[in-house]
Amino acid sequence: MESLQIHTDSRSYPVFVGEGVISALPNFLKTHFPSLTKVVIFTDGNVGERYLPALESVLTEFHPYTYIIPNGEYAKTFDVYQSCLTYCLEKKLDRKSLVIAFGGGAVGDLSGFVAATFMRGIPFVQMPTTILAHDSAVGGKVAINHPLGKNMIGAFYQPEAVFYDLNFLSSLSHVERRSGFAEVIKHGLIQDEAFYQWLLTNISDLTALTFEQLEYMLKKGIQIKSVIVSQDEKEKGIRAFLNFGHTLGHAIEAEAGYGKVTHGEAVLIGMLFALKLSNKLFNTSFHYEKFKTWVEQLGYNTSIPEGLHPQSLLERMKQDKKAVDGHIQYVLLERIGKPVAVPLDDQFLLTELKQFQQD
Ligand SMILES: NC(=O)c1ccc[n+]([C@@H]2O[C@H](COP(=O)([O-])OP(=O)(O)OC[C@H]3O[C@@H](n4cnc5c(N)ncnc54)[C@H](O)[C@@H]3O)[C@@H](O)[C@H]2O)c1
Ligand SMILES: O=C(O)C(=O)C[C@@H](O)[C@H](O)[C@H](O)COP(=O)(O)O
Ligand SMILES: [Zn+2]
Repeated sequence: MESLQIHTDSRSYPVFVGEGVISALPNFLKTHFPSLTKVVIFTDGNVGERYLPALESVLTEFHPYTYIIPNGEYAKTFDVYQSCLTYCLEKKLDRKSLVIAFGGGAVGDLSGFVAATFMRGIPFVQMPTTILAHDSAVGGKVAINHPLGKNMIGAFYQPEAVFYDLNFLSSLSHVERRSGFAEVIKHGLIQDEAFYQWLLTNISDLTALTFEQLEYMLKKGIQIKSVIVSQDEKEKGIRAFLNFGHTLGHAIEAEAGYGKVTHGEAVLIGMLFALKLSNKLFNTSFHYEKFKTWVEQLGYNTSIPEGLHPQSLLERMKQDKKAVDGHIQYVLLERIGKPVAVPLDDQFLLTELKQFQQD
């Protein structure tokens, strides 16, 4: 079966993308894990009720255990993390056992962190089920949230493989389609102008994506991400570009309360703000208004949610993982496909945030 290959310093692995790729999982496990002892599937209620029978039926010979975690962002907590570890201990998993993350990015981030830390690390496989997870399942960032900041407790821990079966994506709600598509836009903006223009021209209704469009954009996003991650697995430099839109996006998620605004929708607002700053600081030729009109047509909210205050958002942004000694590093675009990370002054950001809120 055809696959994309991800190469990082710590591991290289295949990403299988397409309809029905789930059927290749048993052979993969038998070939790569001949001494496999136990398999545990972590999934959430939304995914489990729809697709767990399909996954369990291809894995019957492995007699998998299944543990259901809360839906969405509510999974990325210390309590749920601990309960997963307890489950692994109760089921007597050992170092030759394997974790399967079956769901969206929240399931993947949590399960990957469980795998990274259980007995100091056991293998795991990503089985993404959202558009967004073309991003989260690749690259090895795994984490849970802390009340003081998004993804603050985590690791870089690569999966053994990614099985991205696009059959699972048909049940995604409109809001989840929007959330995922924001990261697709991000990949175009930071790395590939032609791809961005293709999106702008061809995508006007996220509920009417053809299978071909979906497959094309997800593979393209994964390829863009893999080029960056292969050069900078642990975010010493250029990987920060994948964080475009996230400094404000994460601040919005945390300030609103995790799970209240989806990750992608918060990042989309963050990208709008970053694009506005980019135009101001680099005098770029980026058509901001055209972009804003397009994303509004796609159904995105383009302003900071009501009740969130610039000063509180600024304090959150100062906690960003890219910040150095409390100084915010912002990912901006000199032009489409040419990102740059620049230190920005707190007062400047506060003024711009206030202005952005009034636009
Ligand atoms: N590790 C990374 O590199 C990375 C990259 C991007 C985002 N993330 C993280 O990913 C998370 C967001 O990802 P997400 O939106 O995929 O996560 P999610 O797991 O929260 O899924 C979103 C919602 O869709 C539901 N769902 C999932 N698959 C479905 C399906 N096929 N049909 C119907 N409903 C389905 C889920 O139950 C959930 O309610 C955030 O926590 C974000 O921080 C991580
Ligand atoms: O893979 C990366 O690197 C990214 O930044 C991808 C982001 O889309 C993703 O949301 C990531 O989890 C953010 O990372 P963080 O280090 O800012 O928590
Ligand atoms: Zn993201």
